[in-house]
Amino acid sequence: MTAQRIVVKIGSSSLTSDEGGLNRDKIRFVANELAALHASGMQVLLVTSGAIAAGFRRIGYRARPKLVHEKQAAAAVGQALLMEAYQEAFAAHGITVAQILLTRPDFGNRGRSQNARRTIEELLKQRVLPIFNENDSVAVDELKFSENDTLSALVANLVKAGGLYILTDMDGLYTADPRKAPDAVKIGRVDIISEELYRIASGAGSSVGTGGMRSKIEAARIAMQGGIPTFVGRASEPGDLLSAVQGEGKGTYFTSSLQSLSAKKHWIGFLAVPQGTIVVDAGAETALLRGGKSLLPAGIIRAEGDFHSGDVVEVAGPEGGILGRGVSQYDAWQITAVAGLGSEEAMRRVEVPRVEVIHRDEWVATPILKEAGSRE
Ligand SMILES: Nc1ncnc2c1ncn2[C@@H]1O[C@H](COP(=O)(O)OP(=O)(O)O)[C@@H](O)[C@H]1O
Ligand SMILES: N[C@@H](CCC(=O)OP(=O)(O)O)C(=O)O
Repeated sequence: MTAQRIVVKIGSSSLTSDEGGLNRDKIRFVANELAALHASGMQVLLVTSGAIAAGFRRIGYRARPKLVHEKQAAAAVGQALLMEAYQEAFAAHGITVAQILLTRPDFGNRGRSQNARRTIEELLKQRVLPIFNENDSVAVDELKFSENDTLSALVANLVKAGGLYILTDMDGLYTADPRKAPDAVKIGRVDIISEELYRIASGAGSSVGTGGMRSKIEAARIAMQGGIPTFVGRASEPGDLLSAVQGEGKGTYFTSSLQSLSAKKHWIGFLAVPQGTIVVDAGAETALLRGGKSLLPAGIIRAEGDFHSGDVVEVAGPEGGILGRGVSQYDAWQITAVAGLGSEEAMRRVEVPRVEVIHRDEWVATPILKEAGSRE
């Protein structure tokens, strides 16, 4: 999966030690790997973790802090240390780097995300290498990514990258966490993100990592649905990242399943922050996922949250699984008033421009499917 524009994500576990503090050799290694691709003419964007892990010792905490304000303070110190280390490591290759700190709502706001995209395009035009992290010191807890896997998938979608490379301390996804199950088998390729995949992937393996394989699968899912193939694996020897880009990496390849979505559907499906949830019955679930239909009041069980007409909402099935996202044409209270009713009756009860609660042109399905991926 050789592409001209790629996003590489590197996790805390690959940059720092369990005791905290940056490992400069590891930073130099990452810079060398990325510089080689940059020199070949590729556009390389880096999403890096490590601010909290880099900062907590310097600030005086003995272990990675758990309280929000302590994490935010550690990140404020660590982010500066992180960028200083990258700046030095990339300068050795004559590469200028830029820092871009984002929060989840930045992706949901069309103006802000378009602005960020324009800035990124200009940096790439000038051959600057953009380095992203979550803006940990200001991010509101409930909206935080916490791990950077999801952030990397959203950045990849934002810039329409040709590939996403999530580098970690494990050489791919296994049938179980190899730290706990030594006879686990590596999965070389995944075509469909299944419920089973989520089951075999557990949380972080080290005390500095946060998301574990679960958040990497979620990131791969977001990227795949944006049409972006994703690699999850390890780069520990010189040339490993190049091998990964050439399709021969030490890791798991997630193929892309979707054709490129329109800009509007892309925003609905991956960038907008949902303002609530509409829970639908089994009939509506089938109509949305397999029938290519719009969502009508008859199939709705209830609305959750205080959203308004024009907001993006998640749609959940009767058992709670998220089916996708769409733009609601109704306020939440209007849905409450018409849930389960036939279309004519619904139109009598509330004043809405058209009966569809979510029109199929403003709907993006993102279900977790039941089929399993292929094994190596
Ligand atoms: N099924 C699995 N296959 C491989 N690794 C797994 C699996 N389940 C959990 N893990 C754990 O996920 C860890 C990587 O995630 P994490 O610690 O969050 O790293 P990072 O800081 O790179 O994001 C591995 O060290 C491993 O212990
Ligand atoms: N934004 C945070 C990321 C937290 C984190 O550990 O993420 P990850 O290593 O991707 O699981 C930081 O820089 O510390």
